[in-house]
Amino acid sequence: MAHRFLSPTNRFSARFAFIFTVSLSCTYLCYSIIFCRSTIMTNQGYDEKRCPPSRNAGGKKLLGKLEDCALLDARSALEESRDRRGSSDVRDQSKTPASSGSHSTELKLKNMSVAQRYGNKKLPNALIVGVKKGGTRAVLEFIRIHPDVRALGTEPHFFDRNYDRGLDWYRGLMPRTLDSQITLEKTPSYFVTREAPRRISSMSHETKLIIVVRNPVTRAISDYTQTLSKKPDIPTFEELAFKNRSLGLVDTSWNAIRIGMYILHLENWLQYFRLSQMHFVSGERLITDPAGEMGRVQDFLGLKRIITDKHFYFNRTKGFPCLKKPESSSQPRCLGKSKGRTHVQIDQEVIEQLREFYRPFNVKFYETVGQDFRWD
Ligand SMILES: Nc1ncnc2c1ncn2[C@@H]1O[C@H](COP(=O)(O)OS(=O)(=O)O)[C@@H](OP(=O)(O)O)[C@H]1O
Repeated sequence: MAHRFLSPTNRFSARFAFIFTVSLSCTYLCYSIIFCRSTIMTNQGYDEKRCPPSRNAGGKKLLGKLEDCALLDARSALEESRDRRGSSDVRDQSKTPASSGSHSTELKLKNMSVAQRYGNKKLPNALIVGVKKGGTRAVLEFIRIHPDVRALGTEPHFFDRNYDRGLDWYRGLMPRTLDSQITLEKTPSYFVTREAPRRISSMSHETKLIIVVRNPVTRAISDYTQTLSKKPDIPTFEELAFKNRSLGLVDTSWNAIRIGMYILHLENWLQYFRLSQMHFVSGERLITDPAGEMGRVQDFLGLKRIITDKHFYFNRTKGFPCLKKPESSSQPRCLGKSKGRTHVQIDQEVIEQLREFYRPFNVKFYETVGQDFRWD
């Protein structure tokens, strides 16, 4: 109606203004779509490059984090060292003796940054394969202060849960190392995984294996204590450990019991590896004499003995040996709260029954490895 009252000139102007507005809006819309899409695509490409999507997203708490992807590349050596210091849960520095080992710490930091710049990601030459609750974290944290060792901080579970991801994925998780350095990871469940020895030997026949063993009865209680802390409603230790307690019938299908039958698992490993490729760390001596045990670990790995008693102090609050603070930090380095916790109280009679049960397995184990761990 309105345009009937407009002059032809005005009508032309109004039409022109309308067409101009519409084309301007269209141009803006197209520009927004193209720009926005390219931004999203760029980000996706970048993320994919940095971090392949996890197949087990959500399922594997550790793999879902940093080490799941190649971000390890970007994680600086210094940050890694800071992370480890941050895992310390003991702050009573008054009981920490004067710092030592500063030379090796400096050397370590220097080697780490050189490795970060010039090193390559390599498949591990050594693995801490077990046993669960044996003291594997302590061995890893202690050995990684050696300047010629680079270790993956988390458990990749490659040879048990993630084997189908392939060796390239596995290699991608590793820290960069120089040719002279050893690459190491620890996953305690490998020791009881049937396929693990075959898979590891097919990666390399020369892989060095470290096995931290501990009195199987104490190990089982430690294992149970850990499970109970996560699932408070599980049956009692006694209920799970026996099929029939009065008959002394132990339930060997319970993992906490089965893991401690070391000789059975070791026989599987001996089908693929020579005994000389394995080193057994005593979980007990690791606590009473960490420097002695770590001395033997260094010998086994062909490393110069750099980690000595100067690197440790006994932290009375923790009740365990801890690493002395590095010069650059004011924090001592103890393992986290889940390491060295108070065990569930177990009836002495139950402990005796289990000791009896394990004795023949232990004896056979001592004979095979040529060491008496004195668990009986
Ligand atoms: N220095 C030091 N500090 C703290 N804890 C130490 C240390 N050395 C050995 N241990 C013992 O390590 C036990 C935990 O073993 P793992 O690290 O192999 O556990 S896990 O399988 O990785 O969960 C842990 O077991 P629990 O005492 O039962 O908690 C410790 O006894």
